[in-house]
Amino acid sequence: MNVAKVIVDVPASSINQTFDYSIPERFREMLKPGMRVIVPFGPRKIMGYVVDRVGESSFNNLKEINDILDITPVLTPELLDLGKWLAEDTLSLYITAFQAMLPQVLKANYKKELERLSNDSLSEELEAFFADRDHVAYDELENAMVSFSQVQKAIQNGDIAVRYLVKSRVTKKHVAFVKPAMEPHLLAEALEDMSGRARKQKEILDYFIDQNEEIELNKLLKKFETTRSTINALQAKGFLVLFKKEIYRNPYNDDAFEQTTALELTDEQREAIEPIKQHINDTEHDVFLLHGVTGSGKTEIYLQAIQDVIDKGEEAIVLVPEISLTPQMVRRFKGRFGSNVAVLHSALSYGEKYDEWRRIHRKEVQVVVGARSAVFAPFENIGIIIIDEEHENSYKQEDQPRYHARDAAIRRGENHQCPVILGSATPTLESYARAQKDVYKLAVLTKRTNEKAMPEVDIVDMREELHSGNRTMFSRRLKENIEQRIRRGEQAVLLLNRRGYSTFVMCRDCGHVKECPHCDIALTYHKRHNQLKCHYCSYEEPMPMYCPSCSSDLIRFFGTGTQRIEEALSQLIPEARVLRMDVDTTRRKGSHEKLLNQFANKEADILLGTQMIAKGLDFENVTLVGVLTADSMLHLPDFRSGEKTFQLLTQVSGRAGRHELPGEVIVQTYTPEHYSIELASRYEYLQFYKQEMQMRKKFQYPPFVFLALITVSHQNHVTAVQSTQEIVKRLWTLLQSESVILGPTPSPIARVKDRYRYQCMIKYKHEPELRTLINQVVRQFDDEVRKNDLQISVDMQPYQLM
Ligand SMILES: Nc1ncnc2c1ncn2[C@@H]1O[C@H](COP(=O)(O)OP(=O)(O)OP(=O)(O)O)[C@@H](O)[C@H]1O
Ligand SMILES: [Zn+2]
Ligand SMILES: [Zn+2]
Repeated sequence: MNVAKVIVDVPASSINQTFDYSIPERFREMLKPGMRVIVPFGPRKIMGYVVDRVGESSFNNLKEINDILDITPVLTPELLDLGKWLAEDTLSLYITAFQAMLPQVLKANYKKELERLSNDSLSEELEAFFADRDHVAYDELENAMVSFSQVQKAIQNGDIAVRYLVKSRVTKKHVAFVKPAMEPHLLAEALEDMSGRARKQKEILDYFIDQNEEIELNKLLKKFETTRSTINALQAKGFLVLFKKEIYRNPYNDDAFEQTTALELTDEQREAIEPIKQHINDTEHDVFLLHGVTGSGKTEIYLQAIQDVIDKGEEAIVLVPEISLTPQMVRRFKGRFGSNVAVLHSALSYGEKYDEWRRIHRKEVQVVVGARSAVFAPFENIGIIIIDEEHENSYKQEDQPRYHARDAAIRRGENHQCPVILGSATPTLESYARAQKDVYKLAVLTKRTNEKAMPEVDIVDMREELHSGNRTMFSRRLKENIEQRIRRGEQAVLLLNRRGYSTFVMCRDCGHVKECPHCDIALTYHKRHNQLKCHYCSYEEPMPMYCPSCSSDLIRFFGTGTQRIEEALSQLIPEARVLRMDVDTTRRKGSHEKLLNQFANKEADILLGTQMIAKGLDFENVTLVGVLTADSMLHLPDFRSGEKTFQLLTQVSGRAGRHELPGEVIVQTYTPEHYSIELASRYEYLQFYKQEMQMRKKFQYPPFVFLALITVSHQNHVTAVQSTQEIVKRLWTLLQSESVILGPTPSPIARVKDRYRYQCMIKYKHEPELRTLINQVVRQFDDEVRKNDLQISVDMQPYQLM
């Protein structure tokens, strides 16, 4: 078994296969599938994953593996298998699938160097560039006077070469410690022999005679107000040893969480959890859809099911949307399971994430709570996988590999024969339809645990407000209610639904809208720097004084940002203390938590924010929820916009009146008659499901059909259109007659970063060979992709239709 099959780190479809390498003698014993290795590949050295060991290869003259990067495999056999499946299912490259399963720091990063091979004199520019050095970092080329063609020519002549240096980014944190080098009684003897002048040294020896154990160097220095040279002297005499110890960066202080115990379940909860416990006990797989209204105690069900899994000696994965991975959520899991929980989310530094991942890898924890990619936690005895708020779009990854965490979770649930729980107050139509067909088991919680009614929802028609002369963003009803809450010392949450609603700049004279010169999208106004920014390519320019089209000075920004609302609010209700929570105020680590704490401590009357406040928040004193613009995303070119509106309104309404005080919700809208808004205001999920299903059936959208989206982009408009046309033409000849191919059409955002984007959408019911066929068609463009910078992306489960 001296041949390794390796997936190399070259993200190109022509390289998407294993390569054989021979395993040199010195690695034969330790090398296992799932380890990262360094291998020669063409002229360079790159990182790769060993996926298998075999006896022989059908190729001669195999190259040898250069190095091994891991002592234990980073990918378990199950994850290797999952990665292969994931890549094939999503039409992604194997390498990107494996990379997606691991923390960032394990991805090797490459440095390039130019190496001088020849002593013959080079061109003047190159001589100046090398300046008597043999190696020069490739990056230096950028600022050098050498042209790339010169470099290329020198490479062709064999005068210089490009070298790839592989450097793994692993950064373990090491801290210096000190410990005694001998038994206390020997130290005591040494102490007696020591000269009286070495006072500090004597004190320290005295300390170690008492405390015969290691201590962090810094703590020791502080304790004795001394410097490192004292310790060095003691080490030189052989009394003490200095050593380095690896420590974990724990982003959470586990002692700070108040411990909780299991609550007595309500009848509904007991009925819902029973079959789940049964499956855990029997080591049996099934998918459960837990449909429970907000505040019905879904989380308590998760916690008690996980307790069973822990008692059985197995492990649990809990996925929550990034946006709701709030300190409150973490507290609930750490509160129950303490340091047995690892947390993975994007606000952690790379180092912290790596440390949490290693606690999982070493089986030091049994529970992981994390965002999407936590579904790949390297556990080997999984007893349950939970996806909270299963309807959230953030479970779908929007770049390669374009996977949905739900699919990966179910696949792992099958592998480990354990239950998978999908929880939501507003399940996706796809999941609910599966539960109706008994593909998933349905568990229902209809009541809040405190038996309190859901808060009353009031719909305010903003057109009427306008007609009666109110031009502000706040209806009279909302304003009165806010004022009343402030008087009573209660609190309010205000949601600005920002999706599809940005602050664009328009000329009031001629209607000209400022767009990004590289992307077909309106620029967004940022007040702080008085700049216009593109949210797709980061292009920026100052806010113009005059319209670039007609020179009018009536150029103004439109739309509504949280900043503007905050200003308007303080004019309207000057006594209100407002906390604003959006991407701008929560970018810094810990700021999210700080804002929530301030609100919990009643340092503000109003929490104003975007979607991120709609999830998971639970404040006793919140009795009013206001939705400023309920319909702003109803008109997006997306067949799910009605569903998303329903979900958001239901979620945000669930924030009010969760405790003793009754709650109220005010929803402002320009389309009060829309069924998504109307049914959400009455909490009629089932009715909404039925009505929306009719629409989907009529227009043939999921769950009645499956979709696949192919997007093609190129700098040249004609190339983009023609390539898409070509793809569509070939697909028509290959697919079944009931399948439909829509397009080519320009993507909803037709140009991004100076590339024109075209797309085609496949709607199908049954295409068992679809992935192979699409692959076949796309591969015919490999040459164009490589030489001509054509880009083709395939999404087998599109959510973002932009
Ligand atoms: N059996 C129970 N007895 C008493 N209180 C309970 C019980 N189960 C849950 N609770 C409490 O009820 C409240 C709501 O529960 P929880 O947050 O778990 O609901 P949820 O369905 O997850 O809500 P959401 O979907 O809104 O996040 C919490 O304060 C929780 O501690
Ligand atoms: Zn103008
Ligand atoms: Zn742009």
